[in-house]
Amino acid sequence: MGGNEADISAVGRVLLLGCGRMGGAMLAGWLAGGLRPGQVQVIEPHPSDWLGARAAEGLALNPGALEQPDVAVLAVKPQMMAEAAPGLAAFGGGGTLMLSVAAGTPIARFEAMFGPGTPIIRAMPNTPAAIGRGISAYTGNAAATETHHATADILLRAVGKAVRLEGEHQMDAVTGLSGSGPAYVFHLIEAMAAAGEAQGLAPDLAMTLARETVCGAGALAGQDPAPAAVLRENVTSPGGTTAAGLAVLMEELPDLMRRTVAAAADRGRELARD
Ligand SMILES: NC(=O)C1=CN([C@@H]2O[C@H](COP(=O)(O)OP(=O)(O)OC[C@H]3O[C@@H](n4cnc5c(N)ncnc54)[C@H](O)[C@@H]3O)[C@@H](O)[C@H]2O)C=CC1
Ligand SMILES: O=C(O)[C@@H]1CCC=N1
Repeated sequence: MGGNEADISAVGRVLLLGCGRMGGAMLAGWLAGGLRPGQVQVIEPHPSDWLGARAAEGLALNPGALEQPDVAVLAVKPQMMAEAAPGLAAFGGGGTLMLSVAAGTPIARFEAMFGPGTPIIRAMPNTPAAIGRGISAYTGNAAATETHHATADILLRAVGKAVRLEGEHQMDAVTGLSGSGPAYVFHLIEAMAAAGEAQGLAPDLAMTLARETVCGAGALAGQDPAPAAVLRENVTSPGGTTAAGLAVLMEELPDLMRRTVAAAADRGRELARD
């Protein structure tokens, strides 16, 4: 986990299928980390201006003929995967590592598309990858060697931290927790701002206070190795205001969060059956 020391250009030729929010965030991290534009092919039907500028620097954008990549990163929506991924079928069978970031698309589905001998790694990143602060979890099939796992690790760590899972059975829980998790935190900001407004603060002031509180607390949690419970206790004076607030929150939040993550994980399992 952590660290960006590895030479990313050593991963070889990379093909990115789908350069939207997640694919674009990863590509930006790879290029910033030292992957050369000339190493990258991108298939994207609606390229952004930013992607067009990278093409002017030597990246191959929607090339007429694809060259076999060392790694193909599959970053289209799960619902698009069955239509988009078979276009890479010629690269199945062993020479190309298939690295999917799609929620709810099982490794077995890629093995059916690309052949069982194809090295496939399934990963779940999250959107803080856009600022190099993502956390990704990944796991591979039997054909994925340690070298393939190391390649995936380098690409994922270019946009944050990465952890290797024990197996694919953990992936839906990961998706429900860290894949979808940033949205829960953004909603927390919204809910805190609304609560501040309910106490009479102007909307702009309430939003500034809520947003900076979440940013500051997140940064503190990232830098201070103390357990989250200790950081919480550091805010909580006996008989004080925080204790009064937490008495309400801690009554409701654990079960609410358990149901939230379970609903997201269940949706991942549903997508796997679609
Ligand atoms: N947004 C998030 O927070 C996360 C998303 N993911 C996964 O990343 C994948 C992409 O999600 P987003 O980037 O959010 O979606 P997005 O909609 O921003 O990006 C998908 C991109 O695929 C392109 N596309 C559509 N059809 C295509 C085709 N046939 N060939 C090539 N490209 C095609 C679209 O034009 C679009 O730019 C999904 O599978 C999702 O489950 C994983 C973790 C977090
Ligand atoms: O909402 C989704 O399905 C994707 C996967 C995790 C975050 N966004």
